[in-house]
This record gives sequence, C-alpha cells and structure tokens, in this order.
Amino acid sequence: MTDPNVVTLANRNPGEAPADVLRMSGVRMKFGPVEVLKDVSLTLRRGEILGLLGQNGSGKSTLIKVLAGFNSPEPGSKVRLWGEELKLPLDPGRIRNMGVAFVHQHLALVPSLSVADNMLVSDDQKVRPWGISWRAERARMKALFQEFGLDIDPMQTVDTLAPVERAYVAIVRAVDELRRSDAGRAGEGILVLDEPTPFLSAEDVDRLFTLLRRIKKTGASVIIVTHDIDEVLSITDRVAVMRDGRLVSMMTTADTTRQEILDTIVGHAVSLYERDRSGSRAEGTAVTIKDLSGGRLEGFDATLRAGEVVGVTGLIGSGFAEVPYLVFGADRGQGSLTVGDKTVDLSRMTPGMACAAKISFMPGDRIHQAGIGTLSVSENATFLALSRLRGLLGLSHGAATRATESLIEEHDVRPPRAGVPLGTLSGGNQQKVLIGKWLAEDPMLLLLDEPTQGVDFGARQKIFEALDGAAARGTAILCASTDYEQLAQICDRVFVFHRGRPVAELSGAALTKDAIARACFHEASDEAETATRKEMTT
Ligand SMILES: Nc1ncnc2c1ncn2[C@@H]1O[C@H](COP(=O)(O)OP(=O)(O)OP(=O)(O)O)[C@@H](O)[C@H]1O
Repeated sequence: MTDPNVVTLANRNPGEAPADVLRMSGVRMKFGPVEVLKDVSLTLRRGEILGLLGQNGSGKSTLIKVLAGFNSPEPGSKVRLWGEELKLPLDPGRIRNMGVAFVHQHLALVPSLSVADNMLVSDDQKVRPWGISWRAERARMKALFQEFGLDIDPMQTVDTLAPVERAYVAIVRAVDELRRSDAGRAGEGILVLDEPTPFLSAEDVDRLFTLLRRIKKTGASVIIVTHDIDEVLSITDRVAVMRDGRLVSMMTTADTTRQEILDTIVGHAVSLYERDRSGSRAEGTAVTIKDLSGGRLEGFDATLRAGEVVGVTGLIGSGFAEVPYLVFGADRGQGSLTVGDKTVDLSRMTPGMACAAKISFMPGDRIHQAGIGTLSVSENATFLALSRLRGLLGLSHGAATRATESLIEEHDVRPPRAGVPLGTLSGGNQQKVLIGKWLAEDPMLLLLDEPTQGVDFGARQKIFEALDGAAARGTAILCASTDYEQLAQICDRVFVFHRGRPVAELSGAALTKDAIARACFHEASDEAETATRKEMTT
C-alpha cells in the first residue's frame, strides 16, 4: 500500500507542494549492548536542503550509514523511499539504483587515479565486453562539470587537484550516479553529504554551496551533515538536530536563529568561549621564527611570547598553511627557529628533533597524519609518553590506562573508554584524544592546523579552554586556520597572508572575525580589481 502523503515517482505532480521523498521512522541501532540510535524519525522533502546537526557522537553518521546500507538497524525500524517501504538492512546497490547517492567525509577518491577513472569507478554499466569509450566519456564528463560551472580536466590525476576541486569531483560523481538511477531519470534524487567541508577554507565552502544550490535546482534533495552553524544558516531549508542518539528537533531555518540552533544542539543555553586577553602574558620572547620559507611561503618572521596564542590565516594558497609543517620539520623549508635558548636551522629540522625541542604539532589530516584508527584510545593517547610510562619491568599498562583516563576526563571524550579502537569514536572525539595527547607533553611551542575541524560547538569551547590552560602554563601556541571565528576567539594576534607573505597583523580590539575576513578578502579583491582594470585597458 502506498501512503498518499508520500510522493512517489509515479504519483508525483511536478507542480504540487513539497512532500516527503524519504521517511525514516522509529530507527534504532545498537553497537553491542550500546544503543546509539533511539527511535529516530526523520523526513526529507522534495527539493529541500536539510541540515543534520548534533554534537560529536550524537549519531548523525550512524543514521546516514543506516540509509547507505552499511548499518543494520534493530527490527521495527522503518525506511520509506519515494513512498516504498524498504526491507532492512538496506541493500546498498538497490538504494543507489533508487536514487540516493552519498559523499562521505573523506570523499572516497583514489588520489593516484585520474578524475575520469574516479568518476567511472562506481559505474558498472560502462564496463562492456568491448571496453569503455574513453573519448566519449571524457567529453561527457567535461560537459557535466561545465554544467555546474566547473573547469576540471577529466584527465588530471586527483592528487593534483586542490581540496575544493576534490570535493567537487566527489559531489559531481554522486550527481552523475543519481542521474543514472530510477529517481534521476524522473528528474530527482537524494544527495547525502556527511561533513563535506571540514577540510575546506571559508572561501571554498562558498564555492561548494553555489554548486549545491545548482544541484538543488536540478530537482535533487540534499541532506548535509555539518557542525558549522553559519553554513547551516546560509544553505539549508530545514535543520534536524540529534542529541544522544535521538532526533530532538526539526526546525525551519528561516524561522530560527543561530543561538536557538546552538542551544538545541547542546541541550541548554550556551555561550561563546572568550579568551581573557586582559591577563598579562609573560614578557620576553619564547619562540622566534626567522626568514621561514618553503612551499608558497616566503620569508616569514615572527616572535611569540610564552603563553601567547598567534594565528596565521589567509586564502588557500596564500602560504599560511605551510607555517606549522615547516616549523615542525614535516615539510622541508628554510629559516631558523629559536625555542627558549636553542636555535635550529629549519632546513635540517625533523619531527623527531622538534619533539625533542618540546614542540608539539597537531596536523589537520586527523585520519592519515595524527592518529591510528585501529589502535586503542589508550595506545594513541600515550604514544608520545611511552618513555615516561616505562618502569623497571617494562611498560606499565596500569600507568598508561591511568594517563588515558585522566585525558578522557579532562577533554570529555565520549564514550569514556580507553580500550576501544580510536577509529570507532566519532570524528570530534578522536580530535579531543589527539589534541589531548599533544597537550600532555606540556610543550613550549604548540603548532596547530585547523584544530577543531569536525568538532561540535560544545567540544570546541572545551578545546579552546584546554588551549587557554596550556597558554596559561606558558606554552606559546601557533594556530593555522581559515576559521575566522575560531581565530578571533582564541588568539592574541593574527597574521593574515597573501601571496606568501603576511599583509596584516591584527590584535586587541581590532581582532574580530569580520576584521580577519575583510583582511583575507581585501587583498584578493584588490588584486582582482587591478586585473580587471588591466583587462579593460588592453
Ligand atoms: N563501528 C562502531 N563500533 C562501536 N561504536 C560505534 C561505531 N561507530 C560509531 N559508534 C559509536 O556510536 C556513537 C555515534 O557515533 P556517530 O559517528 O554516529 O556520531 P556523529 O554524530 O556522527 O559524531 P561526529 O560529529 O563526531 O562525527 C558514538 O558513541 C560512537 O562511538
């Protein structure tokens, strides 16, 4: 029996008001004895962009994975798609054919293959006994990218693309998949994006949203999982909020406020963390960076006092992002670094030397560079502390567990279990463990690259407090980020870069989110204006 309130491809009248294309109801899901989805009901309307929000570990990805057919929900859970009730667990192939396509956080692209190879990976219809017509496919893909205003060469290998272009490829691939599906042939489909933006700069997020709006216009409905409230306000029609495995609210974006969404996510009224800049920072220089060059960066000089938090930012490609990697010796550069009374030639710097000099570094790519998902929380948390945890009889597992338990408590890691593999924690909770690991080293200099990507609002404020605590103990902190709000909240000073060099330095009352954004875009727009003027005069 078909529910008359649910739009089906057959009964849909294109002129009618939006109705539900997807209905998940009473969804329950357990991992072992732990119930992580508790009676979740969620609807998606035709042609809408729905934001799925919630604190780290609230169950967003688990719900998305039920829809993708990766997770088997408990009996009694129901999923209706285009009016048809589906058998659970869902069959991933069937879901795809019916018109639901997914872009997961890490995009699932093979970097060493071309864009065309990556686009065709999911298209088994193209594999015929006589092979693939590459010429035709390349032309088709080029036209597909052009339809969305993108200039991407299908023959380029993915590892030569900028992060935002990789996100475009993954999203356009999903749209291509939708079009081949039953729903796609009827001019619609459902695109599900699980945190597609944490690696992208503010500027790239805007470009990505333009793409999503275009996709919506083609008749698709979109679910987007994100932690960024500004993103939510700018792009979604409705917002679904999850808390502790339950869907606690469904709001119409135009009728709500930023604060209301934040309070609903956390479950009580929350306020933005503010760094107390009135306190006296230690006088004298703790860290000196001299003539730092490498990648796009040219000759950066900076001094940091003990306990000072300094931000570096700019548009992507402006060179700021290289700073922590060059200082830590993770990338090869030139220049010199003085920490305390020790000076190091950065052309010889290695991560081992950096650690020995009491420098800690939390890189931006959590999965590949910061932690090991298959090892336990405890193994990840104590990785740097092994020499301190060794007793006469070798490594003390009791001491390692105690150290991990205190890290878990200090950073509010959930679930609070030292023995589970790091990879089974939600993204934000993994981040808390890994930042905690570096902070436990009590460094003289802490380097950070996008320290709160994928971290929910509440946990973010906690991380800021922990950073402030480290600063109060005398750690100098250098943070590379394109999250202007974060920089304004935590930094004493921010350098804004353009074309490899700092072009503005903001501090005190002048250090606001808007002032940072203006400084970042000002230079770029000046340049664009000059280029336009030049074009007009030639
Ligand atoms: N494979 C798994 N095994 C055991 N527990 C899991 C597994 N996957 C997820 N969980 C647990 O389920 C809960 C919900 O996790 P989920 O990844 O859905 O959260 P989330 O809302 O997407 O969080 P984030 O915003 O941090 O990505 C968490 O407590 C997590 O530890």
